[in-house]
Amino acid sequence: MKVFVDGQYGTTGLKIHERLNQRNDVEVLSIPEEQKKDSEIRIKLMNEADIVFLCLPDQAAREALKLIINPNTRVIDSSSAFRTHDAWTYGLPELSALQRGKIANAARVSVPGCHATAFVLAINPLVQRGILPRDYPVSCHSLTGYSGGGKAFIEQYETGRFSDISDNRSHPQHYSLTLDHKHLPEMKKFTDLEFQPAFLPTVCDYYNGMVVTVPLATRLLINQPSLQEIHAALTNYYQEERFVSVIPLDDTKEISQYALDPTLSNGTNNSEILVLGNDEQVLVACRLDNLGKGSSGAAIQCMNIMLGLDEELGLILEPTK
Ligand SMILES: NC(=O)C1=CN([C@@H]2O[C@H](COP(=O)(O)OP(=O)(O)OC[C@H]3O[C@@H](n4cnc5c(N)ncnc54)[C@H](OP(=O)(O)O)[C@@H]3O)[C@@H](O)[C@H]2O)C=CC1
Ligand SMILES: CC(=O)N[C@@H](CCC(=O)OP(=O)(O)O)C(=O)O
Repeated sequence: MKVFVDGQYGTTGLKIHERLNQRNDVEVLSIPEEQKKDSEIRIKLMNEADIVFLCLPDQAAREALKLIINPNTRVIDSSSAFRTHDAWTYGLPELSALQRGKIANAARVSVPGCHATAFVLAINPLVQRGILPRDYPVSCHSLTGYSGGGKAFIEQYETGRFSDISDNRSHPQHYSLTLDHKHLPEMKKFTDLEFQPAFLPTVCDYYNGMVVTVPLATRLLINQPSLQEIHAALTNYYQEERFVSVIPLDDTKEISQYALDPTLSNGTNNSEILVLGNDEQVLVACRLDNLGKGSSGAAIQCMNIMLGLDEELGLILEPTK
């Protein structure tokens, strides 16, 4: 089984390589760094591979796709170019059993965005189980490390040039303040919500790790469920999943009194869902590693499913920082 990562020297590409290099069931085709944009070599490697990972900016991913002419080459794209495209399969197997089957048979799989992964995992079961009305005015917040912005953004952030104040990198900063973040279309489509959520991300001075939170007023939910009922519905939905766990309510008591650390899933492909708050206002939270389940981990998980392998293969890594 031959695999090629186009964009192997970028943030996501490097992580995918790191994960693939742990295993001996795939042959990883590599391109020298100085030739990473050489189309001739890329065409050769892409068409020789059984699986191509595209870890490129959106436009470069669209162009790379045109270079693949081998009908047997299957593609896993980590960009946001095709996530809501009908000809592509959304790479979130935990959406439903049907979705896992679609990924297994797909020739083109789009890896979900990191914020979108956490949001969809937290909210989709509540819509599917008839708890959250499809027309609910959902709002959502995300606290994220700065590696999610890719190489250029990481450099800007680490050199203090992210905003117009030069020495402010230790302060959390809201962004996407026009409220039109590029993950919104997939957040709406894969939760079956009628409207896009109001989504505000905040980037902080740490490398990786993310927690997405969605507050819900229980009096506006169908049949006014208690916090325990919401927790039970999520626990039941994910009971067979290896990479999504719903934290038992007893274990969230300390967090509720203190604080929610966004880095505790780092180095894993896990998503942890927490149900916090009280019977009137519930906060559904999802914590993941933006470099794990938010990108490279999800990409490898999809590859494993597409190849009919154990989903966990190559998915355990040491924390990054
Ligand atoms: N970082 C993250 O947490 C996540 C990223 N993603 C998505 O994954 C994709 C990759 O992101 P990320 O790894 O962060 O990005 P980076 O900017 O870190 O890496 C992209 C890599 O692709 C190279 N590249 C750019 N254009 C071309 C081209 N035309 N041909 C070949 N190589 C090219 C870049 O080289 P050079 O720098 O020299 O231009 C760089 O090495 C993006 O679409 C991003 O949105 C998705 C989820 C999370
Ligand atoms: C800190 C930061 O900027 N994070 C990125 C998340 C990147 C991601 O999930 O991936 P895609 O770019 O592939 O959608 C952002 O919010 O746009």
